[in-house]
Amino acid sequence: MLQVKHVTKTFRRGKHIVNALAAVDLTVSKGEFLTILGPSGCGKTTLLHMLGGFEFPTTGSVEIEGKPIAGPGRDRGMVFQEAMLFPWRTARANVAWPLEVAGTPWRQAHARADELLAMVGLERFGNAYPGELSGGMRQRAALARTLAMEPSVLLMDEPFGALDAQTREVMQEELTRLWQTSGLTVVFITHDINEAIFLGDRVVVMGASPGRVVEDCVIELERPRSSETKADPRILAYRSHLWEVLRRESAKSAPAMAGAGQ
Ligand SMILES: Nc1ncnc2c1ncn2[C@@H]1O[C@H](COP(=O)(O)OP(=O)(O)OP(=O)(O)O)[C@@H](O)[C@H]1O
Repeated sequence: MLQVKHVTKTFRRGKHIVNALAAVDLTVSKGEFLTILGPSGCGKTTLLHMLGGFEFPTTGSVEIEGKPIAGPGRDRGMVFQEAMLFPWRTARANVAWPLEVAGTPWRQAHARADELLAMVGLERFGNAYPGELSGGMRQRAALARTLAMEPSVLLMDEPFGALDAQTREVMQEELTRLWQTSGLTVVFITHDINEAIFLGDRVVVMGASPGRVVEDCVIELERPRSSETKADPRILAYRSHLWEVLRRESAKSAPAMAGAGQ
């Protein structure tokens, strides 16, 4: 579904050249849930932005279904750490917005928005404004808005990073449920090892300076996964392995990851 082939990325910052990515190779299969871990600054967001079509490789190529990604497209939806909803629109109107922009008649767009809000557990909050919703609810609404475009790929950049631990757990379980019934391909960035293992079919670890893939670990936990999965003893083994890789990579780069995931 997605192919990253020998991708490098350099940025110019004043007189300096920043080597953000070095020869990254990555394949994501159709319907796969891939999670990406890595120390701060290793290029995770840069890579995700390339998949989204917001950044382009300096060398190498990024492809979707065999075609080079030339820019953003409706086939790829992005979800960020902050929900970024329009504060002056209700939850329903926020979710309906991309449909309205695409020319869907108002009544139809709002009816579809209600279906999507129900899908993310917000059926009773269609008339609420973002300021009246909790962080978790706002993130659900943002997810519903992205799903309104019927993407085949969901690109998620630490979408639960700003949520409290309990809400985060609920969101993880709901996302796996939603993903399982949707056939979506998901690329999900996180700093949380447990989250990466619980959600992912595969966990890719990136190393820094410059960014590259240093580990590609298949997570052989059965689906569907639920809160009970989180007590599976195999998670401990994955966790200690990935933690070791991350510790090694973090030591080579910024101290920002120190203590993360403990
Ligand atoms: N537009 C830009 N101009 C200059 N440098 C950039 C730009 N975007 C990213 N960088 C640099 O590229 C490197 C990778 O950044 P990126 O945001 O992709 O890392 P990250 O792994 O997502 O970090 P974090 O986990 O902290 O979000 C960093 O050194 C960053 O400063």
